[in-house]
Amino acid sequence: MRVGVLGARGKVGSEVCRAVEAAEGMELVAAVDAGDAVDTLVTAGAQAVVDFTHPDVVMDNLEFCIDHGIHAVVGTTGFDDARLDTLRGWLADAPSVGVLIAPNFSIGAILMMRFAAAAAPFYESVEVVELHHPTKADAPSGTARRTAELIAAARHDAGLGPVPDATSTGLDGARGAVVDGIHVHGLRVRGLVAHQEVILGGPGETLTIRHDSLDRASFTPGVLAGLRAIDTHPGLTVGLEHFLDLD
Ligand SMILES: NC(=O)C1=CN([C@@H]2O[C@H](COP(=O)(O)OP(=O)(O)OC[C@H]3O[C@@H](n4cnc5c(N)ncnc54)[C@H](OP(=O)(O)O)[C@@H]3O)[C@@H](O)[C@H]2O)C=CC1
Ligand SMILES: O=C(O)C1=N[C@H](C(=O)O)C[C@H](O)C1
Repeated sequence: MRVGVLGARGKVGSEVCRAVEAAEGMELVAAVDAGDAVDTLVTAGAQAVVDFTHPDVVMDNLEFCIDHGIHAVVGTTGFDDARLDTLRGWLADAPSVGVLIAPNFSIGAILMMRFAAAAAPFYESVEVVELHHPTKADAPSGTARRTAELIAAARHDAGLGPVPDATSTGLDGARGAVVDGIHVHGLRVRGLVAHQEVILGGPGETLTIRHDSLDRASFTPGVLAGLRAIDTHPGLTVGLEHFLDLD
C-alpha cells in the first residue's frame, strides 16, 4: 500500500511516518505538513493517507482525498455530527473510498471506552477527567467526548436519569463541560502525554477506569491496523473498534 501522511512533522505524524516506513507491505510515498502542496499525494500515487493535523484543516484535507479517490485514516480531532454528515455526503459521490475517523488509536483507550460504557448502567454517578500535554489543540479531548457520548447512550438504554449534582452556585467552569449530560474535565500539564479517568460511583463505592498513553508509539499499531483494513471498508467508519475483533 502506498501511504501519504498529513501532519508528517507533527508529534504523532512523525511517529506514523516511522511506523509506515517500517511496516511490511507499506511504502511512505508522501510526507506532507503545513505549507507543503497537498497535490503531492496525487503525484506520488498515494492510495491511502493518515491525517494527524489540526481540527481547523482536516475537513479540507478530507475533501481533497475523497475527491481524488484516496482512502483516509484520521486521528485528528474535532468531529461533531455536522462534520460527520458532511463526510457522508462527500462519500456518497465516491462510493469506493473509505474514511476512518478514530478518536483514539491506542488499544487501551478503546478498551477503556468499552469498559466505561459497560459499567455505566450500574452507577448513579459518573464523570470523565482527561489529562493532556499543554500543546493540545482542543479541549475536551476527542476521546473524552466520545467516552461521554458512549456512557450517556448506555445510561439512556438502561433507563437511568441524570447524574446527581446539587451545585447551585460557584465559579463558571468549576464543574467542567457537559457532553450529553456527562461532566467532562480537562487538565493541561507539562510532562503528560494523553491520559483519561472515568470515575463511577454508587452507594458506598467508586470504580475508576484509567488509561495512560505514556508515549505516542501507543497510537501507531492502531493506525497501521486502520490502514490495513481501510480499502475493504468503503464509506465512513467512526472508531477503530469496528475494524478490530474485540469479542
Ligand atoms: N486519534 C488519536 O489516537 C490521536 C489524535 N490526536 C490528534 O491529532 C491531531 C494532531 O496532534 P499532534 O500530532 O499532537 O499535533 P501537532 O501540532 O504536533 O502536529 C500537527 C501537524 O500538522 C501540521 N499541519 C497543520 N496544518 C496542516 C495542513 N493543512 N496540512 C498538513 N499538515 C498540517 C502542523 O504544522 P504547524 O505546527 O506548522 O501548524 C503540525 O506539524 C490533534 O487533533 C490531536 O488531538 C493526537 C494523538 C492521538
Ligand atoms: O492531542 C492529543 O495528544 C490526543 N488527542 C486525541 C484526543 O483528543 O482524544 C487522542 C489522545 O487523547 C491524544
